[in-house]
Amino acid sequence: MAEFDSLVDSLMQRKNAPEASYIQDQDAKTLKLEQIPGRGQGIFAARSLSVTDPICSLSYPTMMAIDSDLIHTTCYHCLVVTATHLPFPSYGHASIDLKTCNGCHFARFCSKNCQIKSWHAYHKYECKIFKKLKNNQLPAILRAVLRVVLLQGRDKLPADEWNRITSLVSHEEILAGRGRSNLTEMAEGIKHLAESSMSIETIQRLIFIMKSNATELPTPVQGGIGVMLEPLVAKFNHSCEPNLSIHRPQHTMTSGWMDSMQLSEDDRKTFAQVIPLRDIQEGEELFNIYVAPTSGVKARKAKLMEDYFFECTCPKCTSDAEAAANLANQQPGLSGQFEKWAQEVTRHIAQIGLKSGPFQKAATAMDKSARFLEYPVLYTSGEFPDIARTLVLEGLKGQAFDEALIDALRLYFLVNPQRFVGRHNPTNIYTISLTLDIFDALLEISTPPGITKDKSEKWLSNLSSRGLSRNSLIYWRQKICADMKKRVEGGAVKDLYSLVEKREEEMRKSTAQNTDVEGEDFKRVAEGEMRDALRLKEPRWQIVLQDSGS
Ligand SMILES: C[S@@+](CC[C@H](N)C(=O)[O-])C[C@H]1O[C@@H](n2cnc3c(N)ncnc32)[C@H](O)[C@@H]1O
Repeated sequence: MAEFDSLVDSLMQRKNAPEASYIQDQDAKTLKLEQIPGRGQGIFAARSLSVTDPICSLSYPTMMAIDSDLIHTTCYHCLVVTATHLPFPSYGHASIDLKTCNGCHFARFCSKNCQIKSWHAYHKYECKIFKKLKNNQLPAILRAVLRVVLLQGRDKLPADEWNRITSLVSHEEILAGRGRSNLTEMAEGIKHLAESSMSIETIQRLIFIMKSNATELPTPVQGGIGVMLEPLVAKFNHSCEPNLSIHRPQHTMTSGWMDSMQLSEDDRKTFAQVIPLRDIQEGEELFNIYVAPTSGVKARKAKLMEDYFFECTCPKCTSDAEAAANLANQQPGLSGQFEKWAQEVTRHIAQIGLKSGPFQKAATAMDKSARFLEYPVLYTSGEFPDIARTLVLEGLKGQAFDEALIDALRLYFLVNPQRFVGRHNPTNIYTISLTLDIFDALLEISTPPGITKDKSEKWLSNLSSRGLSRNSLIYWRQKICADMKKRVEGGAVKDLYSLVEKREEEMRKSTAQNTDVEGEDFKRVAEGEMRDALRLKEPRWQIVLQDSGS
């Protein structure tokens, strides 16, 4: 029966399928799709592209889903984020009260309008399934597939959209060659839940397509909140040194933005933008990155082979592998020591949440990383960035803003300039924005709820025992804010400009303006204090200053 269904599906597809078109008419002068030996198809620049202008806009994706653990804090339709793991109000709209769907008790909406729109567009088909599943909801990737199966079964998916999705690379010859897998069971589960006449093979193929082409569902400020399959984005090949990034503009943080009368028609249609990370010449291929840019070359290669079935030969992989081999020759025992250190911190981190002690132990162990900081190959690979980021977030959750600041600065000065290519990379911009929030809480420029004067005084005194005085914090806050401004002014993420202006205004209004942090002598003191707080030796610090444009 399944075979028959499959045959019918494929005949239907062939009958209905004109050549899938991935580039919209309005982008035809900017982008072109070409075949590349050994890489399948890829997207190229049809004209030269400036780093200051978005490459193209993307509309709301059909195939997407919010991560299960973020469903409670995200509007199911407009994806406005109402609360985050970060204590800063600017990262979420804490004032928005999400209403739970009365049918499934799973989806939540910021407004009646979002609920009605979602209901008519797709939720009426999913709602009873989610209701049945109660506390056993499907993971995001399968919910995205379920939505497409439901829409296609009811003729609600435009033929060209179905065609674009199903013409994507699926690697089914490799995946299906592995025999009956849990993916087959998942496909059977979806068929059953959706009461669909679609064949198991087609549903399984949709899962393969999702696995080979989905990207993170981004938010404007805090990383991914789920998965999405955007057909144009799926056509970008991978490089560990990408020249583009997918950016969700700030306006998509507004509740109900797709209907908002306050926004222009273009903004209402723009869900995300593809932005260049540098100037791109006509004829250059456009590359996205499929793996965490912070992972080391070995881990990147392994993941690309495991999930995407290709051997990465990009220039970054070659130069990283060379640098790792050189370091291993010069300092044979170093990477072993580094791994031991990483395991120790990770062990403490894993226990955070159970008690408060492990955070302190993890933070103390993190300080021992100072001995590796002379060797960027070590600290920009693998665990270090993830450990530092976890400590920033755990520090904020546990109100240890002094620790959080030191780790945010490690990311800002050490990891990001090496790993997040392009001065205009949104990840750098968001790290800066988070770092400035921490500065502001410490300096009482704008404090998150629950932060009292005695707490900030205690953090300031902890920081000063590390060598960082209040005046130095003010100096660095000014410098980092100016850096953010340069990045925003000179790049395509222009919509954040008003946020930078707001920060400058807050700074002007705060006590900071009365503090004299100008002059060469002061600069020297502040730089020395930061070097000591991060425990860097002078030559490394000089490189850091150069890299961060100080
Ligand atoms: C998201 S798709 C990218 C578009 C794809 N090339 C196509 O023809 O539709 C991912 C697949 O493209 C291929 N690919 C992407 N980047 C590659 C690279 N740098 N080298 C070799 N193959 C690559 C791999 O087969 C990978 O699984």
